[in-house]
Amino acid sequence: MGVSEKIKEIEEEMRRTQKNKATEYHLGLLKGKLARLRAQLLEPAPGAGASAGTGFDVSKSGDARIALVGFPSVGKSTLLSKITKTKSEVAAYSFTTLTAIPGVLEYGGAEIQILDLPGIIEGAAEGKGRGRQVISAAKTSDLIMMVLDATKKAEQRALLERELEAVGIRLNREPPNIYLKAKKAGGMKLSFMSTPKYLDEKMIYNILRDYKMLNCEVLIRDENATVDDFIDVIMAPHRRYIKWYHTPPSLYVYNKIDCISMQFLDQLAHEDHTVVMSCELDLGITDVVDRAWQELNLMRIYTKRKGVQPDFSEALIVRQGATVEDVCDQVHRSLKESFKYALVWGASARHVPQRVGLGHVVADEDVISIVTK
Ligand SMILES: Nc1nc2c(ncn2[C@@H]2O[C@H](COP(=O)(O)OP(=O)(O)OP(=O)(O)O)[C@@H](O)[C@H]2O)c(=O)[nH]1
Ligand SMILES: [K+]
Ligand SMILES: [Mg+2]
Repeated sequence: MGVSEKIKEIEEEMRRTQKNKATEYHLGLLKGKLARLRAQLLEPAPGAGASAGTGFDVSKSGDARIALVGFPSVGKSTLLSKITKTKSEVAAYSFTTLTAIPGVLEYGGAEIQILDLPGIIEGAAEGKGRGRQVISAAKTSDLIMMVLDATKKAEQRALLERELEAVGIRLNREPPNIYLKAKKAGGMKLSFMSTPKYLDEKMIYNILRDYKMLNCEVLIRDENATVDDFIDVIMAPHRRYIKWYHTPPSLYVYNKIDCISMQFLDQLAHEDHTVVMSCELDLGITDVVDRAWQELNLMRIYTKRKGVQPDFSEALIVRQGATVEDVCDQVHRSLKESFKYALVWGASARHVPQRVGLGHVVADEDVISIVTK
């Protein structure tokens, strides 16, 4: 039996099983099995080479990558063509785009790669259409832009989320506070910080056994942890370090707001992690780009030589929370050895220019002049 059939069988069994206290263990175990099988779907088939299950063959470039993910004809290619110089084919029929089309968004000296992708359909996680490839490409990005059609039913968002969650992409959620460490011997040791509301020992032992983790240490720190959280931790790629799935943050982008009522527009615009736009009317595009930049958690720092205007067409890109020392490292590895002080203009400066040391935390669009010994 293939993986897809096994998944179907388990899903079928879960549907048949009534949810109650008596079936809780069984359902938990099934969920564990399901998660493991779904992860297998993303692995390339033996002998299939690099193409199956992996992303498209587009190399990463620039300071960050944003993937455009969504159902067909929501306007992904239209958006790419709007914000980059690349033209991706746009048409009123589904699956116009059949492969990944990269473009470059220039954003105040930063270069962001935008990846236009084929539309995904329900069942993408099981390998329908280009689903798996799209999802793999999305996982390699620094931000997933979930492009949605504002004229379609609200369900599309939940459907899209379900497809992504099914393959372990956790959308804007904190990792569960569960500690798990594989051991060589000693059996399964389980402890709780406080009595968990949705988990119990028997269920956890069953799931661990199913995953053949017979020797391990588990500490559940979060009383609200669910069986799904627990499975996520088991499935994390580097179990020993309990790394959360590397999941990029995501932003919901509703397009085609030219076709909806003001009332509905207002409702959409107030949802979390959401921006609205109309590519057709050129409405809200700048907001979308600004929000995406914020979600990337990056900052643009401009350097300035003494007596010369700063060059705003080229920025040093650092992570949110970066200090002057990180900025120095971006310029040259040995710069901080000859560092004397820096002058800062911009949001992080108390007065301009402020004279600061290596530990000063910079802000987006700061201008910095580094003075060396
Ligand atoms: N009314 C309206 N139509 C739009 C808007 N943006 C795009 N469209 C139309 O929507 C249709 C689909 O646009 P595409 O950009 O091809 O959509 P896509 O998501 O790339 O589609 P696939 O590649 O097939 O998945 C085209 O006919 C566009 O002209 C918008 O803001 N408002
Ligand atoms: K289309
Ligand atoms: Mg397209």
